[in-house]
Amino acid sequence: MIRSDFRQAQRVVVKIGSSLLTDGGRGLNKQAIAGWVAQMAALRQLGVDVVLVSSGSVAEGMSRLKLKNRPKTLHELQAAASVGQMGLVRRFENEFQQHELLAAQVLLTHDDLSDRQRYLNARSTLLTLLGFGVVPVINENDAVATEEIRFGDNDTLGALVANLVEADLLILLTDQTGLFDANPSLYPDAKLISSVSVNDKLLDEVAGESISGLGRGGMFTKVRAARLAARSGAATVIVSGSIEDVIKRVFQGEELGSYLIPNLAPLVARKQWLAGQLQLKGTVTLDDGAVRILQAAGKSLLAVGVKAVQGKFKRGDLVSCRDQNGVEIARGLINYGAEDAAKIAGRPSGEFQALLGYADEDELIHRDNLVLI
Ligand SMILES: Nc1ncnc2c1ncn2[C@@H]1O[C@H](COP(=O)(O)OP(=O)(O)O)[C@@H](O)[C@H]1O
Ligand SMILES: N[C@@H](CCC(=O)OP(=O)(O)O)C(=O)O
Repeated sequence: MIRSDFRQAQRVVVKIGSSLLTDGGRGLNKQAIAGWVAQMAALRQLGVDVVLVSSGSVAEGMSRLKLKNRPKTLHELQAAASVGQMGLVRRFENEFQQHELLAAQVLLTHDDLSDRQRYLNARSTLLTLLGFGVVPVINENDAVATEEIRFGDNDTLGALVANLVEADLLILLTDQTGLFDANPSLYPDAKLISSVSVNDKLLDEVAGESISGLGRGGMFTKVRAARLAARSGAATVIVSGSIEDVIKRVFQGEELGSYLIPNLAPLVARKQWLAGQLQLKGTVTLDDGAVRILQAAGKSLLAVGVKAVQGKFKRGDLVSCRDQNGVEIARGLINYGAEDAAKIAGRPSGEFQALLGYADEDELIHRDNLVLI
């Protein structure tokens, strides 16, 4: 993907870092926030889905609680984040309202994204919000996160969200022009890297830590995030949030900041990731019609084409799809647990409500979550 392809992006994740949002620790930078929201609203006008990952809860909490330094203990950090998150979402809600857009607060923990079932739930919620034209505003769920499950930083969260919603583009807004060949806060002669492959080893040498005391990860976590985002094929741009109209201009392909080029196209990347990652938890046997449709047309698997269900699996687990001779045709993440899948096997989705007492997705396995063997 070259920069001019960004214009074709259907879905963009914008991540705004603490150091930028809070204007060097002096509370939320309202004017800047209004500017970014206006640009995101302009993308929505073009029909682009926008997801915002915003840091700043701790920094805003510090300002509201009049704390001079970032708290050291986990419970103080969590308390500061809880106070600050209020200010953060209020600000975003007001700003999006100015553009007649609804925002939704989504707080996630690492657990939500590593547990398959919760991963699918988070994914469905976000996709539904996007379907309603709402802009999800995401942060880490700091109040319940503990040391082990905390995201070290929101760059990682941004990348995981980009994976989750299969974004084409992840824009990491920060306080530097982009990624430099050395930390520019320490080396004034450092040069901006305009574009580089995510796999380039050079990145491991240049990306240093944050020294601002507000943001945490520095460029190290941004590079790691770009690599993570590339696993689902997303392109990442690390760029200064202070440049005028930066989101719009990056989207239009202007050469701003640092473009970390993904090595695979989104669908290929996602399917490779799916194929490599998970343990098989069960099997569904398909009728001939379903086998044909999966193989020829790359469609989703519907319950109506399933003859039998084996194994103990939960919603979100990986199952094998076989033909009636036991030959594996595909693998995918199933939307219903084993018991419910057995109940709806062979039945059209219109009957799910009556059979199960609820109806989630129409598809048993969505085509995006399916890899042909
Ligand atoms: N090679 C580099 N190029 C640019 N900035 C770097 C580099 N290495 C380290 N940094 C540091 O990373 C900081 C940005 O990261 P961070 O403070 O975590 O911001 P954010 O809150 O936006 O996530 C910069 O201010 C800079 O001090
Ligand atoms: N979730 C917390 C911490 C996240 C954080 O500081 O991230 P970042 O600014 O991207 O390094 C917050 O909103 O303050």
